[in-house]
Amino acid sequence: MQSRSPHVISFQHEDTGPMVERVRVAILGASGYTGAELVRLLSRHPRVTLAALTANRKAGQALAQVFPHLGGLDLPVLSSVEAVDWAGIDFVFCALPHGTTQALLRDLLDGPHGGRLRIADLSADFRLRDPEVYAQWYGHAHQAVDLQKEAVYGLTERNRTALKTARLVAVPGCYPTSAQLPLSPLLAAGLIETDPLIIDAKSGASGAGREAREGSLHCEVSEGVHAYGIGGTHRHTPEIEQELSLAAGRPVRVTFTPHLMPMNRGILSTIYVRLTEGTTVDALRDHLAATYAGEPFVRVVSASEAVHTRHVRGSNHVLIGVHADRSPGRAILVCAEDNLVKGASGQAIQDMNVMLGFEETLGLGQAPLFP
Ligand SMILES: NC(=O)C1=CN([C@@H]2O[C@H](COP(=O)(O)OP(=O)(O)OC[C@H]3O[C@@H](n4cnc5c(N)ncnc54)[C@H](OP(=O)(O)O)[C@@H]3O)[C@@H](O)[C@H]2O)C=CC1
Ligand SMILES: CC(=O)N[C@@H](CCC(=O)OP(=O)(O)O)C(=O)O
Repeated sequence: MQSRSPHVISFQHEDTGPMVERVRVAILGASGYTGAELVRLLSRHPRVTLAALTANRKAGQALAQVFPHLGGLDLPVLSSVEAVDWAGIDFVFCALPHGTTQALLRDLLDGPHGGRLRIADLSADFRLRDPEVYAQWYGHAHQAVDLQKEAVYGLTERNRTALKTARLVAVPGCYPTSAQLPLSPLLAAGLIETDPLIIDAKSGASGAGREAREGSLHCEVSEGVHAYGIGGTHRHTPEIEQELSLAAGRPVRVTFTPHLMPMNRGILSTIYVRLTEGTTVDALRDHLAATYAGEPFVRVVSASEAVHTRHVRGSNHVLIGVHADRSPGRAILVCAEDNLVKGASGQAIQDMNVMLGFEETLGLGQAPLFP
């Protein structure tokens, strides 16, 4: 167990008694945006103890020094990954930059504690199932091909059964989550054509992480919008195509264009589809509503309700709207999520809850933050 930071205010979890067994969790990359979001959400999780938090350059600091908004929590001091006492850890959230994760998790799972640990990885390292496709998009050979094949893709609503027994879960990318939740059920049911599928997605700047980069500067992001990764060059394109092809049962190609928006959080994906012969827009909405009827986090709204990033901000909720186009045979789907919650840390916790047999909504009960 790591030492605890000074000047903390301890608090009692509200909804659990002292006899409830807790899993001891390590968050690798706790000084990043998704790591901080994991801490914020897990600090209210009744079945979790935050036993280790890691950082790279910020190792040795208290998390409150790095993120003052988390200053009221009793937390371990940030350590290096190498300093974690794995004997005291049951579950790992890995929120490290993609590329840095695969060798680290391979060595961890091959090591003395590997048989016991279960892992949710938020990076892109284990999402692509084919090592050749991975090498093509990420520019190097995968360093843990066996684990890449073993990893379960963690879009919770679609892969619950496999998640229950998974040792390693690849938490989906933020844009791919907002594309798949509306599209996968419609493709699986044959209600829309596999071509064209046009995904016009807009993200807040926190999607780029906390590391200082020229493109994340205030002057570069504020008061303007730009498209990037145009023409299928964004690395989320193969992830989206891989999963939509599985849903459709045949190869799917998408036109996916991300945009950087002058906002901190949120993704809005506007998706243009063509209906299959004999399908109506109402049938699309009815099918999505039926698919997600029992889901705690996905809500299909009526045509008159706005789908707005503000209505999901800070929560694990996803909103989906279904609209008719003025051209017959076409429809427009709109999907809003918080990129740091359902697009990353919230979905990772939802996956952990399923993996460990907990109530799926534990730690994720927050209503969205508005305005
Ligand atoms: N931001 C988002 O919306 C989403 C992010 N993701 C993915 O989640 C992962 C984390 O993203 P995010 O939180 O945004 O990233 P950040 O850049 O905000 O944080 C990265 C974290 O990793 C640590 N770190 C960096 N390099 C190393 C290293 N070589 N060894 C050990 N630790 C290191 C950093 O420590 P220090 O601060 O000390 O340098 C920091 O804690 C990434 O793979 C990202 O692609 C997934 C979905 C959405
Ligand atoms: C706004 C922004 O820069 N978004 C990131 C994607 C978010 C993310 O972190 O995705 P991964 O989990 O796949 O790394 C990007 O376009 O690369």
